[in-house]
Amino acid sequence: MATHSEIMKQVCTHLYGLVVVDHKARIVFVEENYAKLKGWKMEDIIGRYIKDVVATSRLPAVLETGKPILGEIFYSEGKPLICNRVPLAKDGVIIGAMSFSVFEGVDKLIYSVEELRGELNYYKEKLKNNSGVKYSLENIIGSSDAVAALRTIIVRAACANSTVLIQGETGTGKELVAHALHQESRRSHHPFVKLNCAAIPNELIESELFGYDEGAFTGARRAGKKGKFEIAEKGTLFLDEVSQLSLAAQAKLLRALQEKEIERVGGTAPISVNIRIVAATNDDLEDLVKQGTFRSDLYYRLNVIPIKIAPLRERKTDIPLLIENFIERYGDQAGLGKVAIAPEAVKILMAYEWPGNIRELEHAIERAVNHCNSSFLEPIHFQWLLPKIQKQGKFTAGRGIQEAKAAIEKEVILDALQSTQGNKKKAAELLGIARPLLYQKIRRLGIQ
Ligand SMILES: Nc1ncnc2c1ncn2[C@@H]1O[C@H](COP(=O)(O)OP(=O)(O)OP(=O)(O)O)[C@@H](O)[C@H]1O
Repeated sequence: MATHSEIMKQVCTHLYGLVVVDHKARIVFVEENYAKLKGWKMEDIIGRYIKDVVATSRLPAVLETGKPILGEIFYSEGKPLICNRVPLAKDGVIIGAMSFSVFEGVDKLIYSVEELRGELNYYKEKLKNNSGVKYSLENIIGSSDAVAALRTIIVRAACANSTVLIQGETGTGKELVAHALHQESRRSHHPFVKLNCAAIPNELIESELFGYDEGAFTGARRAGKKGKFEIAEKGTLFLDEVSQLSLAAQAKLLRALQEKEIERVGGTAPISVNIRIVAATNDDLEDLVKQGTFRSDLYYRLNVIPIKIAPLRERKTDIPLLIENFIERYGDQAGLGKVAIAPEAVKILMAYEWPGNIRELEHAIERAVNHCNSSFLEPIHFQWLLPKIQKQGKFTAGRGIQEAKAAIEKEVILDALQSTQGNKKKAAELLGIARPLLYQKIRRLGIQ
């Protein structure tokens, strides 16, 4: 007959890294082979607070909540293992906790999970390509409370069917949010259709939105053409830069939203539509309503679920994670492999106010990656930001928000025009806005 301790030894060969703590998270037991592997001497660790020995241990969390943490996958010496932590209770009182891992069978399990994950990604990608969706919730990077709240509101809004109005400065990720919203919604396997209202001349907007019937006007296609409302059937219609619609187009859009049906240009019968509208703007729509350039009834129709995205300068804690992400993306694209960044360079990026928000940060990283000859970004790669950082105090001090915003916007546009030698088409591309919108801003801001 085997003794109790011989049996327990055999048990431990199937459980890797058995560690037991008491109710104060002090170590009371560590499996012998595991201690040897870690180079721990029993007399040094028994009685010590677990976090002083294993800084990342989650046993204190298990003691605190009384809930197990199961099924986390780790790799030890290249081999996958599943780690479990469970509370130990006596008469309903937590008296300790233990953690242990299992190696056996994990390879097989991981293989199947990886296989399934691969398949899932393949179908997700396919769906994205077919439906016009480019981004999903995972593409929204950021660790700030503002981004966490944004993710929550996207998921909540995705469950509803009401119209969403996304407001935020240029480059804050409004389009990204619209895509994620569609992707999270029940409409995700139907089309996501985008219309940039600033990019379409006023006289064409009606036929773009509602389509036209045969012979509607000279040059019209013989068989007529579906508008975006019809193309987006059962899916989402994303109206970007919605503030740029003329008053006449606003009236038509309002009618379509109220009636849930459209009429093609030159058409005779109304066509009922089932779509969800997500609109976005970087203007203050309430302001435009006050100025009389945006219909208040349309504003209320659109603003059923408002989503406001904070500018990057108000959530600077997101910057390091965004940098990491963009470095990886552009490092890969440039064939540089793993690119790193010096902490002093990160400091420069944290000091700037980013009036062009995440798009501007992304371009800054892309530019730096393409200009660096090694795989290490240093302050020198962001030196061109220093005069801008010095200037930014001058722009904001003693001004109202609108005035400061206009000054910053003017500066960004002037920069874009300078770096494209005055080429407005290229400047608009660089700024990520439609050309007509750039012309409009140039006029409004009095840029020569
Ligand atoms: N939270 C984020 N995480 C990662 N990338 C982001 C995030 N927000 C924005 N981006 C990136 O920044 C760029 C600009 O985003 P997007 O086009 O969605 O902004 P926008 O607010 O719609 O801008 P605009 O008003 O000028 O059209 C895109 O390349 C997008 O992928």
